[in-house]
This record gives sequence, C-alpha cells and structure tokens, in this order.
Amino acid sequence: MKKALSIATSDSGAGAGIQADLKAFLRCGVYGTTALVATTAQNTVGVKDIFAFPPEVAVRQIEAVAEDIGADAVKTGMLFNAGIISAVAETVARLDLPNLVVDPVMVAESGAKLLEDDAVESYRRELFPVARVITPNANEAFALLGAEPDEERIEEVAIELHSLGPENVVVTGGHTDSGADLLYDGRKFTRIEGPVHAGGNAHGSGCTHSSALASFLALGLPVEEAARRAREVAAEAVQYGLGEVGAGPGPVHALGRVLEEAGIYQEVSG
Ligand SMILES: Nc1ncnc2c1ncn2[C@@H]1O[C@H](COP(=O)(O)OP(=O)(O)O)[C@@H](O)[C@H]1O
Ligand SMILES: Cc1ncc(COP(=O)(O)OP(=O)(O)O)c(N)n1
Repeated sequence: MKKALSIATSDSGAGAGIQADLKAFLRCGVYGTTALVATTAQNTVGVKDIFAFPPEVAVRQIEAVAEDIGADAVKTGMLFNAGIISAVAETVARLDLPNLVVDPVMVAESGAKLLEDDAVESYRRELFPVARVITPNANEAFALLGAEPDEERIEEVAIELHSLGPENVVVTGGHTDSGADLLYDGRKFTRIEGPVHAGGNAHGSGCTHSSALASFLALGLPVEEAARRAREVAAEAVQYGLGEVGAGPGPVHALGRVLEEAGIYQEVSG
C-alpha cells in the first residue's frame, strides 16, 4: 500500500485538519500517517484556542515515520508559525521525502487566523521552494503576495507564486464564482472544472483536497491527473457534507459516496 504523511494541526471538531487528512487518505486508498504540529480547540462554529508545539515535536514525528514506514507523498496543512515551517522544510529536504504538497492554511472558514503574520515569509522562502505542488485557495494566493483579492488577476498571481520555487501551483476555487481550480505548471494553465455543490457544508474541503492530491501523487499519477481527481474527491466530500454535525457550516464527508455505494450510508449516518 502506498503511504502519505500529513504534517498538520488537530481540529477537535474533526472537520478539517489532520483528522480530515486521514479520512481523505482512506478515501483515496493510501495508508495515512501523521506528524502533529499544534492543536486547536475548534468546532463548526469557530476556533476557540490554538496551542502550538515546539518545532522539535514535528521533527521527531517526521523522522520516526520516515525511518520505519516511509512516505510516497507528504502534505502540510496548518503549520501556524515560522519556527514550525522552517523545521518542517529542513526535515522534509534532509530526509528527501518525495511529492510534497503544501497547503498554506492561513484563515479558517469561520474567520479565525491560523497562521502568524510573520510566518508568511517562511512559506515563501523555505517551504515553497521544496514543494511539488502548493494549493492556496484564491484568498490565500493573494495574501501570500500581500495583494488584494481580484479574480481577474488570478493567472498573474499563480505565475508569481510559481516564481517562488514550487514545481506546480493549484489555486483552489471553492470561493470563486466559477468554482474551478487553476493549475499552473510553469508553462501552461489548466482549468479544472467540475460540479459546484450548494449547501454550505464545506468545512475541511481544502484539507481534503490537498490530502487527496498527495494521495494521487503517492499512487504515481501525473500532477494534472492528480489535481483533477483531487477536485473530484473534494467536491464529492462537499456534496455529502454533514449539515447535522454542529451548529456552524458542517464538515465535509470524504467517505459519503463510498458508504452509499456500499449500501451502508443510511445505516451509518442515521
Ligand atoms: N461548493 C463546492 N462544490 C464543489 N467543490 C467545492 C466546493 N467548495 C470547495 N470545493 C472544492 O474543494 C477544494 C478546496 O476548495 P477551497 O474552498 O477553495 O479551499 P479552502 O477550503 O482551503 O478554502 C477545491 O478543489 C474546490 O474546487
Ligand atoms: C486544524 C485546522 N487545519 C486547517 C483548517 C482549515 O481547513 P480548510 O480545509 O481550509 O477548511 P475551512 O476551515 O476553511 O473550511 C482548520 N480550520 N483547522
């Protein structure tokens, strides 16, 4: 079985973060491992507290996973501060871990800040240059460049992010009018279209998308095909989003369709 490592933060409500990553890995048929860098006290309504671990905690977990289990792909999620980002970048490069997908999580859907201001520079200088793919959403893409959001300029922004060193940029479009993701590989743009599901139960869609993308890279797909399949998995998880969980926007359900096709969806979800 191929393996994917998530380096990310816990969401106690389990809609996003490392919990969403493990569900997406399972959905995509890879064995998921984790390196926890921080934890949030979070539910569907909001983020109440964030507790970051010392960077060494991330380093030791990544080393433990790499020396025994190994990783065919790695994804990073919420890394919260500059010290953690630097330590993760150094460790992934030192251990020569392949297929790094960097999801530069900055703000939760509820509006909470999930990245310290001075950490943006660490993403730009240290983690992006070693990434196979970075997956900012449209707002993050502009914020990473200190620019105001403007959908008309999305291609320029992708080019500018690519110039920071990642091999590929996927700007996810869950909050745009078209709902399409945009892939830029340094030569050409590919729009990745698909169904847009209304309903608003999309908490964790970004985490699910980047984990699915890492999974498909671990399975050996080329980047464009992996990005198409990742959008399908994320959109499907939104389609089956669980409105009945919590009072805020419900968590995505990465396994909804799989359970339905197995005939056990109603039995499981009540
Ligand atoms: N309502 C939706 N319908 C279909 N796909 C969606 C929807 N919302 C998000 N997605 C998909 O989920 C993935 C993550 O999207 P996005 O919302 O941009 O990220 P984030 O959760 O980081 O803000 C993308 O592939 C996007 O196209
Ligand atoms: C612990 C943690 N990590 C990441 C996020 C953001 O996740 P995302 O998939 O971008 O989903 P939304 O929260 O924006 O719906 C988070 N909230 N918590």
